Amino acid sequence: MSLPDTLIGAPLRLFDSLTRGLRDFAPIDPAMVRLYSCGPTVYNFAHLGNLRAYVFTDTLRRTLNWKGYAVNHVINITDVGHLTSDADAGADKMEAAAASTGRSIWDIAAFYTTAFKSDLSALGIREPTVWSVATQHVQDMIAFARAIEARGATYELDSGLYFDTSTVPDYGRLAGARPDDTVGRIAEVEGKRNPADFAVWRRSPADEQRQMEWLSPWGPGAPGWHLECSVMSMKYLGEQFDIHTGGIDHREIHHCNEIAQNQAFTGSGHSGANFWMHNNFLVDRSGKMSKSRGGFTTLASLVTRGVPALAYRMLCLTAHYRGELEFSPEAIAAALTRLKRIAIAVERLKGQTEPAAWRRVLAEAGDSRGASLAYQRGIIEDGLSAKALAVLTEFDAAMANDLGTPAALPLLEAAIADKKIPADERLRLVGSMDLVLGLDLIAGDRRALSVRPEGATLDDDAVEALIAERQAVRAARDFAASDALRDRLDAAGIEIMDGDPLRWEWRPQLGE
Ligand SMILES: Nc1ncnc2c1ncn2[C@@H]1O[C@H](COP(=O)(O)OP(=O)(O)OP(=O)(O)O)[C@@H](O)[C@H]1O
Ligand SMILES: [Zn+2]
Repeated sequence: MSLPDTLIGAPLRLFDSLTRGLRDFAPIDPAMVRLYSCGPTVYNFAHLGNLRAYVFTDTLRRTLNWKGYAVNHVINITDVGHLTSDADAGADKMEAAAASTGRSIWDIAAFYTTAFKSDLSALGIREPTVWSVATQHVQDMIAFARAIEARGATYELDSGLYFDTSTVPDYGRLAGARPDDTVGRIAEVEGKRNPADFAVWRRSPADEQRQMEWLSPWGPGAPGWHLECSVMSMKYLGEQFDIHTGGIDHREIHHCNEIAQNQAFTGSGHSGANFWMHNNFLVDRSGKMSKSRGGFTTLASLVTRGVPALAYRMLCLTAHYRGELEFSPEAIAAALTRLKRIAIAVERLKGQTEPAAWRRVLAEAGDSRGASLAYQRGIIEDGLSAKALAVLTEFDAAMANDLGTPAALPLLEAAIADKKIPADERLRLVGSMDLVLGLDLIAGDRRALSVRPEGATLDDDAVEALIAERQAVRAARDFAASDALRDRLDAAGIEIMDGDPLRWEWRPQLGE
């Protein structure tokens, strides 16, 4: 048996927002890729747009693992500091949520953190190595802020400690901004030296106590949002790590500010990360999906309409992460159909082969939390013919090309359908590719893709009874009665699939 311990394959090329181009990826420490992803602000449920950011990060992480790299992945939980406006104005999103619901911030944070983690799990997104919670790192943030203050990178105003963006080289390079560019910035805070200067520490107003505040050399208050990510990325991953990810909105301000702080802290021109990667937006007809805009679509709202979570993962994979992706009922329905077709074909392959030991590897791979998957891949791919291996080579090249999931999916579909490759080998190919795609194609079953919409009027037993009745009248050649039953089932949102082992399934209720 061949058990490779390194499996790099096609050189991985990733788009770096700082240089605005594709670059070959090479880890700083070959033994461990260090990856930081800006996490959710836990004041509400994540919307599908937020979740796109984590499907992207997970695809990156899985691709790195698939190629043989071990990954130390940190995702933060922002439970303090993120304001309703990027221009350092407005309330803390957490404080505002607490004020409008009458619940404590801590309750809100705990509730939405749990909801977020369960969304990730439903989407097959692997847990990071470390979840770093902002409020658990405030002392680290104060120490960091003191250090950059000592280096002369900050100044104090009544409202707190501010970062002087003129003290670092190339401020705003990530955003592609010119030095005098003040796009998106309004000097709403009186006394700022430069419009782009931002709060490192927000002092509580004298007449107001915030629910979340800490003592600091600049008075009681709370850390700025940008400070969190500089501090937690550095704490867990070092002053220079491999990849920092976030949504494209972070490219303009949040990440520029993180970079400025990192440069002030280390005294070097280095941004902190070797690659800055950003996913583009999920949009709907009226623009960027956002919590702030209201009326947003959550993963749970899809599931209650009868759409399994993995259909949304599939939708994300159909688009390149750097392109906008439009969410619509038609688009999610098409993604679900595509996923079902694949699952049906995989089910057939499973029926043609003996359950083999390699399948266990897939379950265990999910638990290996960032460890290299080279060993597991060796087991799954053991004994593959040259033709099957050629498919993997192509798949690897598609993914190595800046995570080309839209090109990789048709390779999966073609491999499943390729009768020249024996069924067992095709199933192994699916297993290997699914380490990257995360669609739960081997352990999961096609039945799991049929979800009862909350608005359904029948339960499973009632459906089974009607179907049995229909079979009985058909056997008696009473086709009129059979058609009437079929119409009744159809009106109740059930699709009958004569000749399909599943026999029937729920139709998603995606009407507006
Ligand atoms: N419509 C979207 N499409 C893709 N990614 C998004 C979208 N909206 C936010 N993100 C990303 O989701 C991640 C989590 O963001 P966070 O929880 O802080 O959301 P937020 O900024 O409060 O949301 P909103 O902008 O909806 O108010 C970030 O990486 C952010 O860039
Ligand atoms: Zn961040």
